[in-house]
Amino acid sequence: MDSNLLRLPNGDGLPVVSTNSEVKSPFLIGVAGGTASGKSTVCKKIMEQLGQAEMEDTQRQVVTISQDSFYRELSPAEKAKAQKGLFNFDHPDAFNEELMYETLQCILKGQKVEIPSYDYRTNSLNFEEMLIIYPADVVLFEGILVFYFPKIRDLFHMKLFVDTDSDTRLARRVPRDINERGRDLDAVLTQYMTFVKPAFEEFCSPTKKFADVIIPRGADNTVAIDLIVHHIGEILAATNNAQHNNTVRIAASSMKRDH
Ligand SMILES: Nc1ncnc2c1ncn2[C@@H]1O[C@H](COP(=O)(O)OP(=O)(O)O)[C@@H](O)[C@H]1O
Ligand SMILES: Nc1ccn([C@@H]2O[C@H](COP(=O)(O)O)[C@@H](O)[C@H]2O)c(=O)n1
Repeated sequence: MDSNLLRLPNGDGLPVVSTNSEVKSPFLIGVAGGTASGKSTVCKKIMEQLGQAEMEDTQRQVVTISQDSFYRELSPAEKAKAQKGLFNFDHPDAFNEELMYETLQCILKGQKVEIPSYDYRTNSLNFEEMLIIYPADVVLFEGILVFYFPKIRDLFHMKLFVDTDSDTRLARRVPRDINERGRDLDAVLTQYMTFVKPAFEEFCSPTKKFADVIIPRGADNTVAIDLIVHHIGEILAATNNAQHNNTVRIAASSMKRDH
């Protein structure tokens, strides 16, 4: 493990945080929206347009984190239900709210965190493939219920809601779940009608009112994405200027000391 990393004593999988003294408190952006609305695609486009996608992880000024890394671990009985498509992954109780909050707090303190990836085929967190989130200037946190929990909602500096109509979302979810998440058609449709659609209406859709910017049609909405990219670009420019001025000040004061 990286010598800069410190595992917090917790027993409940709190994030691994860095003790690095270089502090970078990021601008935190929440990206909510229904399943398959295009949250990940919008975040990917933003990263690409800002020239961040092709950069090394350690060099990125903008990073994206998925709420999926904060699904809570299931008991054996819940796992058995999940395998039959009978577990509700769209209910707020499916998430580890406390861990999500603690992790975002660490990120806002400019600390490096390690979070597990998520394996949809086994319905579980994958601690074998940890994602290292390096300190960045802008952090995008995307997921169906990122605006649901008030404590977490209050951490965001900007809130985006990806608003794609439900027919389009279902039409995208079905092939994605079959091709990428190892599901069969019957299971996808049953899960959608039993859990996904009702939970969207009860828990996700009402959080649209908290958004600062609503993005109709998701990633197809190039005008909205350009505006958001422009805004983030300004934040990055201001951060770069502040860092440059700080460096100049430190250099000037050390020159003074040397004379
Ligand atoms: N504008 C779009 N046009 C066509 N397909 C899209 C578009 N946006 C997303 N998709 C596809 O729909 C699926 C869900 O998109 P994704 O961005 O993963 O949604 P979310 O993160 O909201 O679940 C993916 O297979 C993705 O490639
Ligand atoms: N084991 C799981 C965990 C989650 N889901 C579904 O994923 C959806 C959220 O992810 P999106 O990329 O679509 O935003 C959510 O609607 C869950 O139903 C799952 O099927 N299995």
